[in-house]
Amino acid sequence: MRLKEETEYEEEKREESMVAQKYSIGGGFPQPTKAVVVGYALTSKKTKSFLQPKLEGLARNKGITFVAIDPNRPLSEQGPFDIVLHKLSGNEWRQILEDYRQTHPEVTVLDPPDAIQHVYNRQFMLQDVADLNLSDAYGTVGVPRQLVIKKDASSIPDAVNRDGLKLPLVAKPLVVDGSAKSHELSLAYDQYSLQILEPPLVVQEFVNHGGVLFKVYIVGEAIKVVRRFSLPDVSKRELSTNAGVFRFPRVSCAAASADDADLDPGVAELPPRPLLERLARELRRRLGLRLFNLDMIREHGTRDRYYVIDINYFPGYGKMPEYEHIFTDFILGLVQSKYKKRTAKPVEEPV
Ligand SMILES: O=P(O)(O)O[C@@H]1[C@@H](OP(=O)(O)O)[C@H](OP(=O)(O)O)[C@H](O)[C@H](OP(=O)(O)O)[C@H]1OP(=O)(O)O
Ligand SMILES: Nc1ncnc2c1ncn2[C@@H]1O[C@H](COP(=O)(O)OP(=O)(O)O)[C@@H](O)[C@H]1O
Ligand SMILES: [Mg+2]
Ligand SMILES: [Mg+2]
Repeated sequence: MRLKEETEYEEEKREESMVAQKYSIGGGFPQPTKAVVVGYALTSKKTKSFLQPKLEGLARNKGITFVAIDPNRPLSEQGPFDIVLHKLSGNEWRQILEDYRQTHPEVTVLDPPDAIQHVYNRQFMLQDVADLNLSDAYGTVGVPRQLVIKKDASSIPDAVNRDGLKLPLVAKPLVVDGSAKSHELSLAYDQYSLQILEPPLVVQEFVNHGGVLFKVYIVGEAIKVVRRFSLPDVSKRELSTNAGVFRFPRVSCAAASADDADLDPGVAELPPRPLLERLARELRRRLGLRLFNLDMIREHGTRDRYYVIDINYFPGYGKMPEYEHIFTDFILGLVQSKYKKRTAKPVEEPV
């Protein structure tokens, strides 16, 4: 509220300085004087890969502490938390989080359980990318054509013929549930061999991309992109001389970084930054998520035709360069914007 004799500019400056006192704004991001408490509910594998000493150390210096959440105890009895980070499976846990969000609106729960659930199903995962239909001077971003097979595997050949899907095809389990099985991929040179697979699954056109994919990590407004080795191209000759289905367990996780590899420049070139920024901004909004990554490929032989083939919630950030700086800045940014909202001037209702 403006004090007597104070101009709007002076009022703004005074409010900024109040925020600065609480968070002692120095260079870069504000340093909280009061500790920011981040509760985390993660698997032990995730805790190990995410909560590395370099993250905890930097966080401590910036006034952020990470506290483990016990999912078997009432959430309200733990904390208090400023932020809750989570990636645990199960309907029961989802309900606990939803209830907690209702009763503790002051806590930022990253991210909303319903929004996460949406990307755990490959039928819906890429829908927002398709709807976005992104096309500008920097390129186009689409998704490979796919069909969903819920029950009967014997219906696959007819469904593939009816929809005119082009060979080769990849089949992926419909639901991503964190299990190794949900990452088992099958590459088929003909539609008939897919009948040996167990639905529910999606059958997707395989897009040649020079054997390299781009992992686009998103943390709030920050974006980092790295190269990873991927499945090699399938040539026309290979397609005509081969038949059958090849299974690949956990292709993407097993894949090594391709950042230092000696690659054909046309394959190695990263997607243009403005295109990634627009894509990330739109998807953040449409998906309602702040922590995710995209697997993106560029059709081999083109300069600007991109496809998103996978979206992962709270991926392996430990593999993202400088993640400790990006993540701690993100947390401080969240706290600061929450504080600013709380101290924002109430809008006067017209009489
Ligand atoms: O295990 P990591 O650290 O490689 O992370 C996995 C991700 O790898 P990425 O960061 O994209 O290389 C991985 O990404 P991909 O699906 O392999 O592209 C998944 O996000 C996986 O989670 P979930 O098994 O689907 O629940 C992630 O597994 P969790 O760590 O969440 O169990
Ligand atoms: N449509 C596709 N075209 C080309 N390669 C693909 C396609 N879909 C998946 N792949 C390859 O298979 C890997 C695993 O598929 P992905 O959809 O990312 O599943 P996961 O969730 O298990 O990582 C990708 O990283 C990529 O190497
Ligand atoms: Mg993937
Ligand atoms: Mg995935």
